[in-house]
Amino acid sequence: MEIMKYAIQGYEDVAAEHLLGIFGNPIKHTLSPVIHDTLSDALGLSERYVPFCVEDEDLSRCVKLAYDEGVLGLNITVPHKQHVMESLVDVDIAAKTIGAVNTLVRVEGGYKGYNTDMPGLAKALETEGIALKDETVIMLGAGGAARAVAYMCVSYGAKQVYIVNRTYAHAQAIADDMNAFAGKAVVQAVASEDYKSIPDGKYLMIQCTSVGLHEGDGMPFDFGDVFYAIAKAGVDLIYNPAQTPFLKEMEKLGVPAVNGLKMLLYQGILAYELWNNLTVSETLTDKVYLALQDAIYGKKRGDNIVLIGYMGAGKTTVGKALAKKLGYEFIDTDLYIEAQEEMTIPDIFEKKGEAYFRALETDVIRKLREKTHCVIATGGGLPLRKENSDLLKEVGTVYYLMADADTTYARVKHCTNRPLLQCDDPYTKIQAMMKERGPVYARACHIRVRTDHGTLEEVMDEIK
Ligand SMILES: Nc1ncnc2c1ncn2[C@@H]1O[C@H](COP(=O)(O)OP(=O)(O)O)[C@@H](O)[C@H]1O
Ligand SMILES: O=C(O)C1=C[C@@H](OP(=O)(O)O)[C@@H](O)[C@H](O)C1
Ligand SMILES: [Mg+2]
Repeated sequence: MEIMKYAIQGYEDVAAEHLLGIFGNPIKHTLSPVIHDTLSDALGLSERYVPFCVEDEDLSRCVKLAYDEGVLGLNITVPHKQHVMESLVDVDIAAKTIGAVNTLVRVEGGYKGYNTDMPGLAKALETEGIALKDETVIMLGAGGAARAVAYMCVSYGAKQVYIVNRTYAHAQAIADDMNAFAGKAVVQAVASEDYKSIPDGKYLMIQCTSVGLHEGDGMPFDFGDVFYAIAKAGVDLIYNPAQTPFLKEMEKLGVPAVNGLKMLLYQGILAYELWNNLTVSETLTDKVYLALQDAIYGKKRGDNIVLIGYMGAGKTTVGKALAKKLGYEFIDTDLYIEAQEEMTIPDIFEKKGEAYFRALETDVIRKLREKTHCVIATGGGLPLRKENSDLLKEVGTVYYLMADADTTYARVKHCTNRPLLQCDDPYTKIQAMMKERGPVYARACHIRVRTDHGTLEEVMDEIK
């Protein structure tokens, strides 16, 4: 294939039934192959993703070549996101308004352009519990990515958006386009020297400049602590380093601080869904996210499999079966504690109290750091202590087994070995505890897996 002449070093000999890829320049450091090859491997699709280094003058020729040679889908990155539109048979309305295309999908006669950066960021924010509807937003910077961010704010119903930029005209150009699209004045450009004109309030702050990418970088604008303290949450489009000075400032303020890795993740997932006309599950999305984190920041955990989740989720049952299947040692922290104390869990709760039991759990998990090739089922309350959940993430890959309240109740209603559910109305207690613990489990895990649909075998397949 002639298009392979543009493949970067290391990818020249890639072979698969279908090719995916990315056009950009420079393109050597792209992480997109991690996203898409992880997806193809997990789904059993014969597809490979290739970075192509394409110069400006070759862009339209390469788009045509890729189409003629059957390339299934492409991402487009810097510096081609605008110009590529000239080489397409159609452009999605959102991409047109943003003025940038990052995804090409095969249609009759050529490629159609989409922008998945924008919904990717929106999805990333949603998973972090950050809503845009009726929100007041301050965007820092008006470069390439800022157009997609402004469009996202407007189309998800933000009340007011300020774009602060050194060059006022760039912010103004984005504001004009977005207000025309919205049919009202939602977006306002602010020259950086006029930052004090932004009214007092609490804002979602989105950092769209490249300041923070390099060592020694400071804050995007030198406005002082008082300015940044008006943030109620901070989002940085940068993901490497994981924590920019801007995000450090947000952490210091104690507000949610989100880097750009989930945006990278979801723009990729959405592109892959468009190319293959399928829906990527929550579990697989989590696996891709973990693969990305490992690729960028390095893998820092043991090779154990750790199962967490609410009572009755199946930690003990799935854990035992999985260990057998993989030839791993099985450890259940409840059984471990019962053996060590020579007492049952209900007896420990009754005679020594819950606090005593929780301290034992922390001791156990510390010891487990030495282990390898183990499947570890935890007791349902073990990850609730932050210290424990941090330790678990070192011990191995942490899977959060999830089942809804009805399934859980059906599974545990006749059991007498869970002291916390020996009450008059266990169903209501289950609902209340799940609501409280759910977000803790979600934060404590790497990968979410449902156990209320499908067989034990299917649940195990999801895990490895
Ligand atoms: N995937 C599953 N499908 C059907 N039943 C399950 C499944 N996982 C667990 N169970 C049943 O639910 C009950 C509680 O499971 P258990 O493994 O003790 O949960 P946990 O250790 O998370 O509290 C057991 O009776 C078990 O047989
Ligand atoms: O959720 C909890 O706080 C508990 C869960 C139980 O383990 P399972 O989740 O395996 O039932 C056991 O550790 C103890 O009864 C407390
Ligand atoms: Mg158990």
